[in-house]
Amino acid sequence: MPPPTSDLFAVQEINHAGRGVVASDSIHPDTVVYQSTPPAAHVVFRQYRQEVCADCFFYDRGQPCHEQWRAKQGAVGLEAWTKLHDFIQSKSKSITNNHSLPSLTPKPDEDEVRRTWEAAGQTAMSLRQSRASTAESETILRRTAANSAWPQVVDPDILSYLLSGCLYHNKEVASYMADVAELEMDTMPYRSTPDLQAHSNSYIQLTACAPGELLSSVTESVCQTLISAASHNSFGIHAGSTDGDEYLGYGLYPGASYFNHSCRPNIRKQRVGAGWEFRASKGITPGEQCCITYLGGDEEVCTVTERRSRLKVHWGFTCACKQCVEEAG
Ligand SMILES: C[S@@+](CC[C@H](N)C(=O)[O-])C[C@H]1O[C@@H](n2cnc3c(N)ncnc32)[C@H](O)[C@@H]1O
Repeated sequence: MPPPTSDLFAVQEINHAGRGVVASDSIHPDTVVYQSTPPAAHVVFRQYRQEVCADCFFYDRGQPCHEQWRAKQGAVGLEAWTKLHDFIQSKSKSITNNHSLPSLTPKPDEDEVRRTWEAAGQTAMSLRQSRASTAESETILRRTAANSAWPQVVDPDILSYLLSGCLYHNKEVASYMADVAELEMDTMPYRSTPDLQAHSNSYIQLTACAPGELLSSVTESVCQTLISAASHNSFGIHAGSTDGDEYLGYGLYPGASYFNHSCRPNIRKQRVGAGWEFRASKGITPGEQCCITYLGGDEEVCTVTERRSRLKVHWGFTCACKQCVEEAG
């Protein structure tokens, strides 16, 4: 799925904002402009997994879509999730919850990121070699766990996000290349040194516990792309249909990722099941950019300085929307 196209819009280059969605026709208020497919990669955080449907993300629904979910995973997917589950259970004393931890250390620099991934790549390579020489992955896991080089900290949420993306790559490599790999990447996506380590450790751990058939998709390149793409493109999965409700996880929706931010948005997004619906919140004229808000409604009460500062801190860009340009002068 390359950038989406429609009779209503085209994806085009926008001044100071990369690519964006531009109306090619008049769009009336409340028109559905775009409906996304389910995410290419996602995670429902571990503490919500019992209450949130893995297939449609409905909160408090238990497991009614379980059979649909199983059918979509296929044999390799089911084996991979079972192995990951067993691995996490066996490491229950080492579990951390990275997404809710405050960043107490500064962002790592390029050199630290490069060195950390190089070391992870070497560990993963020796794991692959051991796996090729013995079919007993349990033996390998025990042996590597006993080795001090084995990363002890386990982050189930990062592991789940990466595994879902590796499974997508394995099942639909052409789509992965056309959609996930084409997204805007954040080359420095790590909030802190522990965050960097949690991600590179997860890659090593997946290399150790994924089924053999999946190993061609559990690569450094696939994992790094999934991590870099999530930073600038993922959408929060909330308990209700909008951003205000409880934060349950996040997902990468490549087709939906071309909507830029505006502090005066003309599109509102709403989660419908596992996908998103984008509707015009006002009339849009041909040539006008279709934008959502990344500030969840706070753009209505914040000053231009506050808005720009929040977007810079959380998203890493200086807002170039019409409203900010007009207000900032
Ligand atoms: C979800 S992506 C949107 C699509 C992106 N423009 C692209 O080319 O793939 C978010 C990124 O778009 C850019 N962006 C979105 N809204 C913007 C704005 N109002 N001003 C400047 N850059 C913006 C930023 O680089 C941001 O990290």
